Amino acid sequence: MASMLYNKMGLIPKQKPIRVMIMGQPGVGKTALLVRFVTKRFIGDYDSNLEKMYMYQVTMDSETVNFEILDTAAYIQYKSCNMEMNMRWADVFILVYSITDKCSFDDCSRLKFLINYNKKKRRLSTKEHLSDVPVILVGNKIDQQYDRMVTYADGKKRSQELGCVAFHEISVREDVDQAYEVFKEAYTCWKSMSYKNPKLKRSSSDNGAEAFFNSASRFISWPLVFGESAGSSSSRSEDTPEFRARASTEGHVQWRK
Ligand SMILES: Nc1nc2c(ncn2[C@@H]2O[C@H](COP(=O)(O)OP(=O)(O)OP(=O)(O)O)[C@@H](O)[C@H]2O)c(=O)[nH]1
Repeated sequence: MASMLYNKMGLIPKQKPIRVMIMGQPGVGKTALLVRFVTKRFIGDYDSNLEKMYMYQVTMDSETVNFEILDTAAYIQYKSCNMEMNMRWADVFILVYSITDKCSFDDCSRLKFLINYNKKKRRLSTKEHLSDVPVILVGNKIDQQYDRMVTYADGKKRSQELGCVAFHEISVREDVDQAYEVFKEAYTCWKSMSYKNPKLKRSSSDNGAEAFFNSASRFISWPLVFGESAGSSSSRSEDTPEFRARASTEGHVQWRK
């Protein structure tokens, strides 16, 4: 009843966004994954020197979900002093490696360690457990079977060893649904985490991270807002004309200046 009234007045309460951070070595397909999710398109090449922040609204399980997705530029991951802030900002992490690149696979262990380390302060203050940090391990490029260096079994085993909440093998190039499922999983984890701990609030240190993130992002990235009208997943790209103007299957994505 209250929501109907809100709707009539045009005052729809804003859903709390789910904040997702995508990490992984250069060239594993981080940008390709999120662009696939947002636009359904596979775009060949991207500017890898940009750290990009996306806001995207989508319907999942008949619910409106607001994603805020940070696509970390690999070179910034290793140099940036704000990496710690970015990690504290995120609710869910997607760790990507390429099944054709053993180094990128091994590096996921280091990244998982960093995530745990940076979340530790918050966990100590809120008495949450590290196992509550949802990290999804994703092996990309399974269309390149002949160049495979990491088996499915190895990926699955590593995911369990690292305490990841889920493991996916995907081809961003070949399968749009697989890309979608990764983000759906992120949403499911985030939702069950919120149910388990309904009082889960961002700690003051995380609010600090947010403030820092927002101010820093003005210099390193620009938010792009895309939306999806309620409906089937097949309409996703049709409802994002602004992005479509920027993205093509041949060209680069252009970023707002
Ligand atoms: N064969 C194949 N190539 C892919 C796939 N996903 C991405 N690529 C290619 O891999 C290359 C790197 O993709 P990006 O999305 O730029 O990778 P990234 O991890 O964002 O790289 P950085 O921005 O340097 O960190 C591009 O040439 C993509 O076209 C896939 O599923 N299969």
